[in-house]
Amino acid sequence: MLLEVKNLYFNYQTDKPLFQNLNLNVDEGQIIALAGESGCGKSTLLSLIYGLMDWQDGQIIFDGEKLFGPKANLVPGESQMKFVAQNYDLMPYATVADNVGKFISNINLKSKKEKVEELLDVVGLTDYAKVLPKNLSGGQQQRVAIARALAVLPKMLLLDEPFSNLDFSRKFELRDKLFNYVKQNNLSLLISTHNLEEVLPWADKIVVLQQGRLIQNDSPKETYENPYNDYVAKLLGEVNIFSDEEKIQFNLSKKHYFPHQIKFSENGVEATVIESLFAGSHYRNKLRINDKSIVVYSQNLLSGNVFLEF
Ligand SMILES: Nc1ncnc2c1ncn2[C@@H]1O[C@H](COP(=O)(O)OP(=O)(O)OP(=O)(O)O)[C@@H](O)[C@H]1O
Repeated sequence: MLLEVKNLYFNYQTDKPLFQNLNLNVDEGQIIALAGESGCGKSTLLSLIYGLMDWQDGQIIFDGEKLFGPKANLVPGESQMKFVAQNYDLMPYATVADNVGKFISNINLKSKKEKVEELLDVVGLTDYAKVLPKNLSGGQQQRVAIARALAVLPKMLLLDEPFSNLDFSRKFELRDKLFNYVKQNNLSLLISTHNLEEVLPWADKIVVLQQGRLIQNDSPKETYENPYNDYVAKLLGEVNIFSDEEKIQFNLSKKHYFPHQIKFSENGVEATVIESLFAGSHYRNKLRINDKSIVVYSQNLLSGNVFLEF
């Protein structure tokens, strides 16, 4: 076990604890997605693990050693851990390449240069090596900070919403390269996100926080097949949620159906097509069954009435 968070208790305000008895384990080489909506406590948990704030009770154990937070550490942050927070904390008067190389030793300058080049490729910034951070977009600065954190091959990397400022095409490229780099180098990664679709293919475990409470800790497949509640289901993308009465009415085996999980059949439940819109890889259809509105994906444009199988 590389990281153990045991019975963690933390509050910003004395009357309202954010975390009570929070437990979390991360194994060596594991990628853990820390998911939840804005304000659930993701950034706070990462900051506590990195040692930027003191907690009131419980233990954080990293690599077999108990951590004590800033009250015991002169320089916050563990040397074997790197944290990329939402403020990227770059050196403003140093180039992108110098920022990325900040933590790499100068003993072998040739290997340092090669490492910086490799990391700039991982984050797609090869052409920006000589640029100053102030001339970069928010998303580009975020990528410099990620490359800098990877430079020293920490045992554990903490990333706070690392894709939040990236456009769609960049996101795909960076995700692929970043997760491959992490796996190849056997790093442990705790990555926060409010959109699980972004990390699902790579995560070993998904840990969901709701108002500071850890409500689910399962594999991506298990989480997708059995979301603990509506909140978890919604973090996984567009979803149809059925009440207990609707479950009985439509003879359903579960409460949550993602749009692609509802199939068309000759003799299922009858539904009326309200709209059918081209969405690239599929058509996104809004259908109505009695008073219930649902979303179902199809390969063809739909109209009139259809029959559904759940
Ligand atoms: N310095 C602070 N003082 C008091 N309350 C705070 C402070 N920082 C955060 N909080 C509160 O703690 C809760 C958790 O905040 P946190 O930033 O950890 O959430 P988050 O899940 O990371 O959200 P986001 O995705 O928006 O960054 C929120 O209710 C927030 O208002």
